[in-house]
Amino acid sequence: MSVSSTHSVAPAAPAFVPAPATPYQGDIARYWDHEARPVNLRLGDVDGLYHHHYGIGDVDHAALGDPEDSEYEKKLIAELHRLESAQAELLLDHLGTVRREDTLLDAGCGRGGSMVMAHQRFGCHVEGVTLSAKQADFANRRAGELGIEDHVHARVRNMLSTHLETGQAAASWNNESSMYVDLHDLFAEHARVLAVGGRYVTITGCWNPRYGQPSKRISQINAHFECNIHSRREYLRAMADNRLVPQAVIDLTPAALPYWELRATSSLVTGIEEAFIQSYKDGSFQYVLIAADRV
Ligand SMILES: C[S@@+](CC[C@H](N)C(=O)[O-])C[C@H]1O[C@@H](n2cnc3c(N)ncnc32)[C@H](O)[C@@H]1O
Ligand SMILES: CC(C)=CCC/C(C)=C/COP(=O)(O)OP(=O)(O)O
Ligand SMILES: [Mg+2]
Repeated sequence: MSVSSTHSVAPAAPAFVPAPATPYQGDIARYWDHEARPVNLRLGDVDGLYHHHYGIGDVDHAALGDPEDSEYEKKLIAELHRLESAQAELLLDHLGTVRREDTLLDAGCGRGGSMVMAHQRFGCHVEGVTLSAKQADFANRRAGELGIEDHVHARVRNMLSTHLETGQAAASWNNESSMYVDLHDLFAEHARVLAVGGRYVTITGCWNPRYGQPSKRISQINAHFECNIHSRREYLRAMADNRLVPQAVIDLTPAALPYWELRATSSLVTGIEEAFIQSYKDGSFQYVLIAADRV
């Protein structure tokens, strides 16, 4: 499906755009305002859930069928999208009990795919923040098209200083968005907005302290996305300093590889595939889920 021309509702008013807190945040806002990679838009078009994160799980080769088949590329796109949605489902699995009346925070919400999934699963309110006005408009337009704009809303806000009231969120998350900020500042804000007993979840790529220091491929990924990948140790330390107590730490690296290996064979490659595949294989980079209790 396409979101461009089939609106059944009037487009939402453009989001209010506050000045970026730092020049770097201005760079990141511009980056995402201009992002339109087919690997993201064509996958999102499969069912209207637009993600900016990667996939987990085994490839369903039976569903893909014969690479010589004229429908193969379409099936490959659907399969990559299925794996990306499986990643978001796993994140939601770790949010704990969420009631319809609860409010959740998606910190760095992108085009809003995870927010829609959270609302569809729990019936709750979801507030998203992104630096990009284009992304916030996109997410709000999608929510309008789905008729869930009273429950799912994105704003142009800094995730280090959100509009949520202290203790307002029953749960909050970062889905591949924590590599753009200082982790102590980030977890201080999550600890502020989360109710005591609330749950925080992140899925992220991090460098592995067992490797020593960030590898060359991690530097490539940082340069590619203008981000700053943290170490696994930094995550755990910054959580401990901010009343976030890990309840689960899951190494998703083996589950992430099939997605990358399939993507590397597609026409939608962006050039970063080998850096992910090789750094996952050499042990310098890990894909992890961390779920923590706000105590
Ligand atoms: C890789 S995308 C992930 C999007 C989304 N979580 C998903 O899974 O589809 C990174 C997101 O982080 C957001 N971001 C980065 N730094 C931010 C900040 N300081 N405040 C708010 N959003 C931020 C970007 O605007 C972008 O939406
Ligand atoms: C795990 C790490 C280090 C993630 C960095 C953040 C990031 C850019 C995620 C994917 O976004 P995307 O879906 O827009 O990227 P792509 O175009 O490569 O699919
Ligand atoms: Mg993508």
